[in-house]
Amino acid sequence: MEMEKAKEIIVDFISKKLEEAGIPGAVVGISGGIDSALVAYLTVEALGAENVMGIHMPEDSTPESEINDAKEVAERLGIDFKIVNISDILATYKDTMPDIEEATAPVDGNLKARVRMSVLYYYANMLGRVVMGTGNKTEILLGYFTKYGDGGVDLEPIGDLYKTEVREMSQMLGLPESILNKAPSAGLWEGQTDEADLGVTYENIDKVLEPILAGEGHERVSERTGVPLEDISSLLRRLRANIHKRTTPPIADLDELRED
Ligand SMILES: Nc1ncnc2c1ncn2[C@@H]1O[C@H](COP(=O)(O)OP(=O)(O)OC[C@H]2O[C@@H]([n+]3cccc(C(=O)O)c3)[C@H](O)[C@@H]2O)[C@@H](O)[C@H]1O
Ligand SMILES: Nc1ncnc2c1ncn2[C@@H]1O[C@H](COP(=O)(O)OP(=O)(O)OP(=O)(O)O)[C@@H](O)[C@H]1O
Ligand SMILES: [Mg+2]
Repeated sequence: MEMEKAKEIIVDFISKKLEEAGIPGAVVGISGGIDSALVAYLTVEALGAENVMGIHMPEDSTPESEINDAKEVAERLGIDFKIVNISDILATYKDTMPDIEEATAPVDGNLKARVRMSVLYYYANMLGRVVMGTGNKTEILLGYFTKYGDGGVDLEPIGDLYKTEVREMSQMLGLPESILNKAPSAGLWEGQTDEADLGVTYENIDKVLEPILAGEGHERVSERTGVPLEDISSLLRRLRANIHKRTTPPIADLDELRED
């Protein structure tokens, strides 16, 4: 993909969508990871630094290195930056809900993502701004995000870039080395990495998703790319199981009861 051109299209998309909405500014959750760093860069280019706010939302257990990486993005871009520690909010949720069992890490993890979404919308409401999404094409296709958590956003500017292309564009823009080189992680529990969760590397995922969506047979894709057939099958299971995350909630249709 011609990355300079792709960048121009995305920057233009952000400016146009906000202009159409009559909204001048945006808030971005900046985690210290590459997707949100790239979105922050592109949003600043589209709207100007004075119209972008970065919000980092660590827990007590978040490594200092993540906070520093998030801060560095904001400093380099010259944007307003807030840190909102969500540990007490999470604890209050859990103390308040009756009859909750010992939840698994993914259940608590999804709550974290939804609390972060609520904080971003609080600032967006207060400031009259939109919430920028940071989902990439690979995550969106596989449903590897929390529904109404990090998936609860107003625009998805990098939603047509595969994860490997996110890296390419981020390198082109000169994002901080520590961000370029770290393993992608949702950061929902200690030691979590995307590639361990998904069971396949992003390089392999991105090699197979496009030809499969274009209709090439699974076996042929597997032979051509060297990605094992069982990995392809597991990705397709994810893709199918998560279609509900890419559509609006279905509405029960009562048309037959209405008179003309
Ligand atoms: N067929 C269907 N039609 C309509 N709705 C359906 C449904 N199946 C499930 N649902 C609903 O969806 C819920 C499950 O979806 P959801 O709550 O999203 O939860 P789920 O997909 O189980 O988990 C989210 C996944 O995304 C990963 N994640 C989360 C956040 C950030 C990142 C990251 O990369 O940064 C990654 C996380 O590690 C986990 O693997 C169900 O509880 C149910 O409410
Ligand atoms: N600690 C955090 N503070 C602020 N926002 C966060 C935090 N954790 C997650 N988010 C938001 O949720 C989004 C989804 O997380 P995700 O891990 O997919 O992206 P990333 O961290 O930017 O990049 P990577 O996937 O490489 O880790 C982030 O891009 C960010 O907008
Ligand atoms: Mg991350």
